[in-house]
Parts: sequence; structure tokens; C-alpha cells
Amino acid sequence: MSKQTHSFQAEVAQLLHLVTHSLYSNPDIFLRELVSNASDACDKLRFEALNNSALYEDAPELDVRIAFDKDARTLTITDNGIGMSAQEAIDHLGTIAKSGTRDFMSRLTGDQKSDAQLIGQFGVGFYSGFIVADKIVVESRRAGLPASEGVRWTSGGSGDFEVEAIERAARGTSVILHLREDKTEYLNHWKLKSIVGKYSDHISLPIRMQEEEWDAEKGEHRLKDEWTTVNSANALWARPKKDITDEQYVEFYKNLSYDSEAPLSWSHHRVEGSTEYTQLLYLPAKAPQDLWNRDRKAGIKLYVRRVFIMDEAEALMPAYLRWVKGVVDSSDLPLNVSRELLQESRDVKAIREGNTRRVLGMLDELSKDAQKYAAFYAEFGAVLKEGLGEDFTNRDKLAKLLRFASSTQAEPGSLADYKSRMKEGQKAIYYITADSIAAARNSPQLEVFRQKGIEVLLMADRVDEWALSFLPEFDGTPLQSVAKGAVDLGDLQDEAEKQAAEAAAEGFKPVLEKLKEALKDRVKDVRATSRLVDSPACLVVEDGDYSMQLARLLKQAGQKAPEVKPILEVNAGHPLVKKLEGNERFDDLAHVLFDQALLAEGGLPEDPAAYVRRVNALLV
Ligand SMILES: Nc1ncnc2c1ncn2[C@@H]1O[C@H](COP(=O)(O)OP(=O)(O)OP(=O)(O)O)[C@@H](O)[C@H]1O
Repeated sequence: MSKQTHSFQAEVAQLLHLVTHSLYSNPDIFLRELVSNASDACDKLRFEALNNSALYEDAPELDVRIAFDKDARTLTITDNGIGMSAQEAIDHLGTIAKSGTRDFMSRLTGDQKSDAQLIGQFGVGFYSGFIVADKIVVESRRAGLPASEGVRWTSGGSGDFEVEAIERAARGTSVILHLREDKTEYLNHWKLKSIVGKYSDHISLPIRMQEEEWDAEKGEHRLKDEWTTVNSANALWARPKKDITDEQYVEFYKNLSYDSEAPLSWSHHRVEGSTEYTQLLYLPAKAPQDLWNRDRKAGIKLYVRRVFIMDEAEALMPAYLRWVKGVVDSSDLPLNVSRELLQESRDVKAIREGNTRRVLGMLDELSKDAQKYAAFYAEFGAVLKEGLGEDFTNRDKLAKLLRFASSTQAEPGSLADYKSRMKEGQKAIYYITADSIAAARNSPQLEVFRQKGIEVLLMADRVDEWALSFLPEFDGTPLQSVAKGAVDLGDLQDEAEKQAAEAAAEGFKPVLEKLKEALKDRVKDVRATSRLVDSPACLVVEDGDYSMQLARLLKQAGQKAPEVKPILEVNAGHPLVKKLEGNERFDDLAHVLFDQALLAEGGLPEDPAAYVRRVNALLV
């Protein structure tokens, strides 16, 4: 075959024009693309050789070699993979077949700056070479063809390319980049090695380079003869599970997470079906410092066919699982997928759902070991609750994983445990939120529950009230805050008690009216209650209102919180309340009653000095 000149397909010409006329946010990506092509070519050879081992010729060990020549200003990426015939070189390097690049082209705006940015994110396969080179020569021989059927493809990246036959003994492909004037930085061992380390470390083939040594006579660096492997050549997740030891899993986790502690557990699966990917997910033992930062990116690295694409691929894990570490390696996504595309992709959605299911499954498994699970929960329990508001599909699974302190139990337990201890006739799961578990445990609102031996869950995490608002029921039983609305213990309160309470309330009405008048600026209502036993009064809010505690939290966080006016509930049987009737210091007593209820509930009197003055006046 003599030298032939071919024109690029129109789209390629358009793409090349862009590549050669733009500035790049990240020129390093060309090496990732070319190494990935080289690795794909080796995968293809391996596959074809399954039925025809002669294709390996006398070189069964596959690798990728990166070499540079400072004098010639060339950088060469060589593989001993499948190679290309002359026709394949014309077809594959002259047209665009892959969907990713077509998609990329369709997103071009014509505005040079934004298009250049797009290229940086995408990478455009083989043509990325023109980011750094003004001429590319590809020499190749397809496995199985004789040495005389080699091909040389040459292009300056404008409208056309040349193809000629060459003699090539070695099977596979060399891509020779003639570097642009301003791209001398890539003629540097260290620079190339660091790009490989960053983007191609987990390519499972060895990527080899020649080490440099100092030639004192000539006063310059000289390349050594032997080739050393510069990547770890070890995509752990791509290996069969049975070949990986626990130590190797742990070591990989430490590299991945920079965590010095071993993970609690891990899960490694190849997911098959309409979306195919490998997931290797780890549950860390300790929460990171910035766990609470919801802007913190997820701990998942995304690979496409073992080529590193991005860190912190937040689209692959919901925010409430942002602390899970791991790797997802997709077989379906295009290599040049961008963060923007990730958000839209159906495959990514399927992967996220698969990851979520897997993590919840791992947690379910972990929860069978109460001690281990308690240690996990102490670190991550609170952030897990965010999922109630975030992931409705998995709400029931998530609810089963939650643990709460309880007014009657020494150790935190699950909602299912609570249900198994519910009293005959009890219709709700009762809970209280407060600033601390101690404050919740000693809250006056709990008195009647304690008297009747009814368990109440105690909650003191910041997210509790918000999260619980998304969990109206568990396994058919409603959840009810004991600090909201009137307390109705239903069948747990006997008829005689109810009637006695109503009668007492009737006789007590004039006092209630006076209290309402005295405290009209501070309360929404004043009413008699049967929820108190030892305390004279307590504060509650209406169903649907923010609790006083949540309003305080929001205020502390500098957020706008609606003004919550509480309801003062008083215990008509308490000696202090009995003293109110006809008392000449009614007004002072009323305010003290209110401020004490506020204190008991974790708040502070609006005017502490006035409170102290009133108490002192009553004491003398
Ligand atoms: N080193 C190589 N050995 C053999 N064939 C190659 C090599 N590099 C490129 N090719 C051929 O050229 C084609 C185009 O390469 P390009 O990088 O533009 O896209 P791609 O590799 O198909 O897409 P993607 O990078 O998204 O997988 C490849 O599909 C392959 O057939």
C-alpha cells in the first residue's frame, strides 16, 4: 500500500479544530485517554485469544509503555494489545463511533471558552492527543497479521490524515505524539509518572517507564535500559473475591480513605443486569471531623472500566450515606463522563440505588451483633437519621436501623424492641426530644408515663425532631411526641381517672382564667393536665408547631424560627398550684410557675433577674 491521504469525517474535523484551537483547563487528561485505549486494546486481545492463543505470538505478557525522547520532542505510548489493521486505523481513527463523544459534540456551544472547559471535563478519547501534540503518528500491527502488514497513520490534526504500509515486528500500537512547542513539561519522567499515578494507577496492566539516572560526564539525565512498573497494576476490586485476603481489603481501604483504622466491614460485589458495575463499599469505624457538613462530598471513587474518573462522586451515594467509602467501577458509563452528566444518567441512578440498598443491607447485617452495632451507631447514628427525610423509598428499612434511649431501659434499643414491650391498650410509640438525654429523662412531661409504667423513647440528637417528622408511624403504630398536643393515653387511662380529672378541671376553671390573664403575653393557652404527677406545671406546644427545643436550636444556628408560644399545663393537685387560689401574690406565682416550667424543659427565663426577684420575694 502506497501512501494514501484520507479526509476526516466532518465531525472529527470539527472536534479537532476545537481541540487544536482551544485552551484547556486540564491538558493532563490526554495521557489518561491514551493509556485507557492501550489498556482496552490489551483487554480485546485477551478476549480474542481465549479462542486463539496464537494471537499472543511470543509476547504473552501484556503491558503499556510510556517513553519520551527529549531531542525528537516525542512522547510515545506503546501497547502490545490487539493492534489495528490498515483499514481499522482508517475507520477507527478517522471517524467518531463512540456515543460519549457524540454527546459531547451535541453540547458544544460555539463559545470557545466554555467549550474548552467542556473538553477538559470530557476528554475526547484518542483525539485528546492533539491537546499537547501538533502531529500524531500511530504505528500499529494487528495481532495475527504478518509483520509486513503494519500500518502508519499520520496526522497534523487538521482536515486529513495519511496512511501507509510499514513493516512492524511488534504486535500492538505505538502512539507517537510530537509535542507542541509549549508542552515540553511532558518530556519529564516525574511529571508523566505522577499523571499515571493520579489517573491510571488502577489499570490492571503494568504501565512501564524507563527510570532516569544522572550522567555526571555529560551533566544530564540519561534513561536506564530497564523498564519499571509505575502504577500499582492492581485493580483490587476487579479481582475475584476469593483471591483477596482480609488484610488486602483493609490495606486497600486505608489507601482509599487515608484512615489509619481498619473499617468495620465491607461488601464487594459485581452487579449484573441492565446496569453493570462492581461495587466495593466500606463502613468506616470512626466518623470524620466534618461528618456534619452536608456539603461534604461522598466518599466514593468512580472508575469506568478500571480507569479513574473522579473522587467524591456524590451522585453515587445519597447524602446521608456520605461517610461510606469505596469504589464503583462501571462497565456502562462513557469514559469521559462529567459530573453534570452523572446527575442525569439513568445508569448512575441505578448504581446509587444499588449502593444504598447494599449499605442498608450491610447495616442490617451489622445490627445482628449488638455490641458492634452500638459502636457504629455512636459514630454515625445521628447522620443516618437524615435519611428519614431524604430517602422515602428506604424509610422502613432505615427506621429498623435506628436506636433510641428509653425511659425504662438501660441500653438504647430499636423501635421494634419498643413495640414488643408496649402495654396492652397502648396505641402509640411515645417519645420526647430534649437538649440532652438527662433532660429528656427528667422532663415533667414524662411523669404520668412513668407512673403508669409506659415506656418513652428519649431523644437528644439535633436532627431528631426534624427526622421524626418524616416518620409518622413504624410498622403500623403511630409515633407521638409527649411534648406536643394534649396527652391522650386512651385505653391506658381508666374511666374513673378521666372523670376525676374532668371534675377537677371544672372547679379549677376560675384559676385557669386568671392564669391566662396574667400570662397572656407568654402563652397560647393555660389548661389543666393529667400528665403531671410531681411537678406543678409544664410547657407543651400544639401538634404541628415547632417544639420549643427546635425553635431554640434554629435560633442558635442563626436561622429564622417562627415565634412559638407554648401552652402552660398545670397540675391542679399540686400544693403550689392549690396555693394560687385567692393568693395576693397571684401574679408573681403565675410567672414563677411559667419560668420554672421553662427551666425544666431546658429553656431560660426571658428576664432571669425578674425571675430571681420574684422567687426571692416568695421565699422571704
Ligand atoms: N491503542 C490502541 N490499540 C488499538 N486500537 C485503538 C487504540 N487506540 C484507539 N484505538 C481504536 O480507535 C478507536 C477510537 O478511539 P477513541 O479513544 O477515540 O474512542 P474509544 O476508545 O472507542 O472510546 P472510549 O475512550 O470512550 O472507550 C477505538 O475504539 C479503537 O478501536
